[in-house]
Amino acid sequence: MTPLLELRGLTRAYGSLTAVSGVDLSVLPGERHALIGPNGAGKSTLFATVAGTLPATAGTVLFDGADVTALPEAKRARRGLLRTYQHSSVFLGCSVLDNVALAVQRVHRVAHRFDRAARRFRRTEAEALRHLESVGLAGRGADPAAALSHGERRQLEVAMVLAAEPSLVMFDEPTAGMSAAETERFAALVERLPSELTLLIVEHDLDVVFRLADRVTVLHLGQVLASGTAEQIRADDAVRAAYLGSARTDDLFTGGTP
Ligand SMILES: Nc1ncnc2c1ncn2[C@@H]1O[C@H](COP(=O)(O)OP(=O)(O)OP(=O)(O)O)[C@@H](O)[C@H]1O
Repeated sequence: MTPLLELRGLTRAYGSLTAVSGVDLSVLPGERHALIGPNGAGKSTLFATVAGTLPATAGTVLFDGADVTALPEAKRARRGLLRTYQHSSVFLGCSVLDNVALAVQRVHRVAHRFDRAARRFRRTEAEALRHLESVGLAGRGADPAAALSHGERRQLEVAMVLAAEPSLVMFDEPTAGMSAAETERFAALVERLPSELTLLIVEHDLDVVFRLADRVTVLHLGQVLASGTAEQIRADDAVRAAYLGSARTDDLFTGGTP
């Protein structure tokens, strides 16, 4: 199967510091791929370089068979490669439904151009509602986005991303700052996403990683230390060693169970 995303020798330096160095990585269509590694490993830098938020210093990003290395983030997004941000991109002054409707409109600006205004409005609203339903916020459409809890805002962001009809969604630490209950709800939501949607997730919560990911890539000092299934990664001595020094080292790979 041809990978949807392929990185070849991807490198990103900040001056004399090479934060990401020669990374090769493939993500197949429909795969749920997690990117983990100790603090400072280069996850955020790699993530931003793949999304086009940061330009690469060297190497290639291939998306859906095309070289997108030179494309800015917005152009990659138009091709179906979308990222989320750790800091919410929700318009707090708008209703929950309007936030998703705006995201729908952005995509269908061209497709719905010749519709009458009323029909366009109905179609946009129906689509926005469908996305809200798929993230478990169907009943909250009329509420102001500001009334949502932190976890619900992240659910709303997913609806907004789905509205853009992506083929690859990159989640940047999606459960950061969430309570245990919010994390559980979010993980269940990700599990329910359409199976053809490809996901690349940077995540610190390894319980979430091992629950959601088909494959896990471990970064260490800007390079790929290991890549494989959750079981392979859990059993990898080099990966354990890379996490040494972390206070949670023992429970990192056991899901917290003794
Ligand atoms: N804007 C920047 N300018 C200079 N150095 C940077 C910049 N951003 C990150 N770095 C450095 O690049 C390296 C990789 O950082 P990065 O944030 O990508 O790692 P990370 O794995 O995401 O870490 P964390 O899990 O702590 O967020 C670190 O040494 C960091 O100090």
